Amino acid sequence: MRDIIVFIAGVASVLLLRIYIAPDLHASNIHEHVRVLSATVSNSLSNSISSQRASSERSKATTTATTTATTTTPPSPKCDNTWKENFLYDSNDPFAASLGKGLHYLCITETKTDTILQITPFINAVETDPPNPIFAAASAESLADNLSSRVGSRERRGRDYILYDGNGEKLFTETELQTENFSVVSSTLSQAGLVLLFEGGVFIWPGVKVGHQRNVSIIGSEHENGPSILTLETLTLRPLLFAVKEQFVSDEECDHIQDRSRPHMKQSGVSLMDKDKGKAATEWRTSSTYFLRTGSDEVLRTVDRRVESLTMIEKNHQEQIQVLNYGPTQKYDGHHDYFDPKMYASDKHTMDLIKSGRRNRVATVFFYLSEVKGGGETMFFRANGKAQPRNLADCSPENGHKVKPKKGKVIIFYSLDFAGKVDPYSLHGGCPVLDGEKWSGNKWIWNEPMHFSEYN
Ligand SMILES: O=C(O)CCC(=O)C(=O)O
Ligand SMILES: [Fe+2]
Repeated sequence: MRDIIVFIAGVASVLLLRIYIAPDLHASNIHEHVRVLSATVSNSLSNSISSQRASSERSKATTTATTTATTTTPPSPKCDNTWKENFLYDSNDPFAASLGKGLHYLCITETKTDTILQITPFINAVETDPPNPIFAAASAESLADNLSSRVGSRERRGRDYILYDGNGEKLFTETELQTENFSVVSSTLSQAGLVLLFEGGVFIWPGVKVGHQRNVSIIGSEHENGPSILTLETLTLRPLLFAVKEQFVSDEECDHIQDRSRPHMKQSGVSLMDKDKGKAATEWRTSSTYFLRTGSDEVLRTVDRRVESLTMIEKNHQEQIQVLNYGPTQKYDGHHDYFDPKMYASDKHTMDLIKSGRRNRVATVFFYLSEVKGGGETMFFRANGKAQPRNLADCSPENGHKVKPKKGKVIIFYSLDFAGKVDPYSLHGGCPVLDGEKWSGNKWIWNEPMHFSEYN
C-alpha cells in the first residue's frame, strides 16, 4: 500500500512538474538562486537509504512483527548514554530547545507485550529536568493522540511528521502510523528502541554541538567493496552546517564534472523576488553555471548515491548538480537557497513549484571541485545567531563563518529546520575569488520527492 501511495504521489508530481516547470526546467532561472563520532555511535545511523534496502528492512520488520505478535519484547537497550551524546542538544545551552525545535526522540523504555508501548519522549531533542513524563500507548489512536499532545496537531504543523530508527531507516509517516496495524507499529517501534520524529517530514542531521563528529556509512564510493565510513563534523549549530572531514568527491570525479560542464557554462541567473523584478542577476551573482544532468553518466550516478546516503534523503529529492565557475573577482552575494513564499507571492511559477511554501529546498550539499589560490570561501553571514547584515557582499572574517574551498570537499547546510520552517540563519554567499579560479557545485535537496531526474 505504502509503495502504491509513493508511486501514485510520484506520478502525480511528475505530471505536475511537466505542466508547470518542464518547459524551462534547465533554461530559466527558476532553479537558480533566491537572492537576497571520534566519539560517534559508528554503527548508529549506519546508512542504507536506498529504497530497495529500506523496503527490505520494512518487510523484515513486518515479518518479525507478525511472527512475534504474541511474544514479549525486552526493554530497548538503545537509549543509553551513548545515544544521548550523539543525538541530544546540550541542555545547558540556553538555545538548546530552540536548536532542536521540531525534532523529538521517543525512547521505547519498556514493552510489556508488543501491543503496549511505553515511551519516554525527549521533546525538541533535549533532556529536561525533571524528565518529560513517560506515556503508554495501546492503540494507534492513543499513540497518535499522545504524540499530538506533545508535538502539536497536524493542522498546526501543516504536514505529516516522519519517524526514523536510530540507524536512519525510515519507519512510518504520520499517516502510516495511524493506518498501519498497531501490532506492526508496536513491534517495529520496539525493535527500533530509539525513534527519531521529524516534524518537518524529512531527515535532518542533528548538530548536537559544535565540533561534534559522527560516522556515516556511505554507499556509492566506487572504489570500495562495501560502504565506506566518513566523518560528519558540526561546524555551526545555527545555521545547521556540517563538513565531511574526508575527501568526498575524488580528484577524477571533480575533473570529470568540470570537463563535462565547461562547454556549457553560462552567466548564472537568480530567481528574482517580487521586489527585485527587472534587475539584472549580475547585481548579485557574477559566476557562470550549468545544470549537469546525471542521466546515464555512471560517475554522476555514483555521486548522487553517495549524497543520498550522506543526507539520508532519497535520490529522487535531489536536483541535478548545478556546477559553478568563478573567475577572479567573481562572487555570489548573500542569499538563501530556499524560496520564501512571502517573497514570491506574485510569482505563480515559483509558488506552484513550492506549493505555496509546503515544498522547498531542505538542504544544500555544496561541492568544492577545485583548489582556489585565493578567496572564494563560502560565507555564512549569520553564523551563531548574528543579525541580518547590512552589506551582503562584505566577506570580512568577523562578519560570519567562512569555509575555505578544497578540491573534493563537501559541506552540508540546511535551509529548513526540523519543523520544516525556512531558516533565515542559512544566509550565505560565495566570496570573490582573489586569485585563480573556483569550480564548485550545488546539489539541492528538496523536502519532497521531486523526480527532477525524469527530465534527463
Ligand atoms: O560559491 C559558493 O561558495 C556559494 C555559492 C552558492 O551559495 C550558490 O550557488 O547558491
Ligand atoms: Fe547558495
